[in-house]
Amino acid sequence: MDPTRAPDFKPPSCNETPDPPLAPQSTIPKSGPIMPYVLADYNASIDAPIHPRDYKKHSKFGRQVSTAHHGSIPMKQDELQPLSNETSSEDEQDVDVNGDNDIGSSRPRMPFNRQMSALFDEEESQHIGSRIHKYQIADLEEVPHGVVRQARTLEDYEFPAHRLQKKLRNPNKLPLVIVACGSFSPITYLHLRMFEMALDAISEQTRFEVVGGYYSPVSDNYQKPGLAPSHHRVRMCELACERTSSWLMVDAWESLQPAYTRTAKVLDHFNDEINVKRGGILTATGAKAGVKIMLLAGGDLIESMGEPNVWADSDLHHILGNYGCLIVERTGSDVRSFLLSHDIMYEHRRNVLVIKQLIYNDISSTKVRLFIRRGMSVQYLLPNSVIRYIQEHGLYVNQTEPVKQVMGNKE
Ligand SMILES: Nc1ncnc2c1ncn2[C@@H]1O[C@H](COP(=O)(O)OP(=O)(O)OP(=O)(O)O)[C@@H](O)[C@H]1O
Ligand SMILES: O=C(O)c1ccc[n+]([C@@H]2O[C@H](COP(=O)([O-])O)[C@@H](O)[C@H]2O)c1
Repeated sequence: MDPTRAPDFKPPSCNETPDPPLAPQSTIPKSGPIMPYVLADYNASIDAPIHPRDYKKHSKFGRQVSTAHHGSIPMKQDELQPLSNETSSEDEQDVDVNGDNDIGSSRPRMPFNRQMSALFDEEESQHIGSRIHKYQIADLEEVPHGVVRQARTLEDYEFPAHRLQKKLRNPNKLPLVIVACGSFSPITYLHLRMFEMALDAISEQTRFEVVGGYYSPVSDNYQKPGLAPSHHRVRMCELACERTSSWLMVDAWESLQPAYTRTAKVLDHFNDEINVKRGGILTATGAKAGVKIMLLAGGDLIESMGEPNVWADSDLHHILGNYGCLIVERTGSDVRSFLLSHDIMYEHRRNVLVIKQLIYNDISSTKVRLFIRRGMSVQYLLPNSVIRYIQEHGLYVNQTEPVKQVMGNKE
């Protein structure tokens, strides 16, 4: 169920530094807390949006007013990082046929395969097959564009940055990358919704601009029932991202590690790739800014931080203090009370943003696996491309899982 089951697992001790050691704090950009959430901590100068007039005073980015939406993710070809990975067809690069970049507009941007857009003239691209409007996200599942593939070995590994925003759009905001760690066995619409909920919460409530989002599926060394081989889980995440989203990516680095990797080290890896190797992202002035990296997790994962001998205290300080956490509430779980009662969480509470699910979604991978074993439909619980992949590879069909695991309610 968790790393404590690994044969070489040693419970974290308060006096010992876990191995491998964490990245030095000096390599992690100090972008401040996600928000002063507790009323008593409220300090307008920390959270208040900076007026463009005063911007120069507050930032090294200089003064430039952007008209872009605060939470927008770029889809214009020239704003995307070059494809660094192997792709599954000759011409895979998505183009923005809409020609706008505003994720918050009523017309979501639609990345299409260049090949496909060449097939449609301007009029045709308004209505594909006169049934699906070009702005409908559902199109992505139907368009036979390629899917960016992650390497299957560490030697061939390259950090995926093809959808990582190259430049900060709003000079009044600070750049933020969201990372979700988990099994994703298989990825479901809930896992996809988590990012959209986070995007909305960050855009509405904070001074950050989301410049990228990543899934980091855990490696096969994570001893959890129902875990499909990591290359399949990575591939399913890739299909889900490329076919249903215009901004999400999958990073295989964690899944390719020869041993279980603690989440604090996974966040260090993202910091290393984005801030140390790439120097952050460009701002309006042409200077680079450090990107805040935050862990996106459900209430159950956060509550596991309160269980003895699972997470090392030093890792929790590192994750919550140097990075930060976005917590999606689960049905019935009281994340705020947990935050209040957990000493380390409380200490770093200003770096933790609790995201309320306004439309409850409780799709569970465990139950999806059970349905597959029983030959039941999983349609509309996960993307069609993922369902097809599971069928093609016969995943989960012949598995057994302890009854307790399947019936277990995380709430
Ligand atoms: N119902 C939910 N509400 C909020 N977050 C969730 C929910 N289900 C899973 N998550 C979060 O999604 C991330 C990935 O979790 P995971 O892959 O374990 O999904 P799962 O559906 O819970 O899987 P499993 O059933 O195999 O335990 C974790 O951060 C987890 O907390
Ligand atoms: O870093 C740790 O000490 C640690 C302890 C327990 C769990 N985690 C991570 O939390 C995630 C749990 O995922 P899941 O699918 O079991 O909900 C997974 O990515 C684990 O690596 C991490």
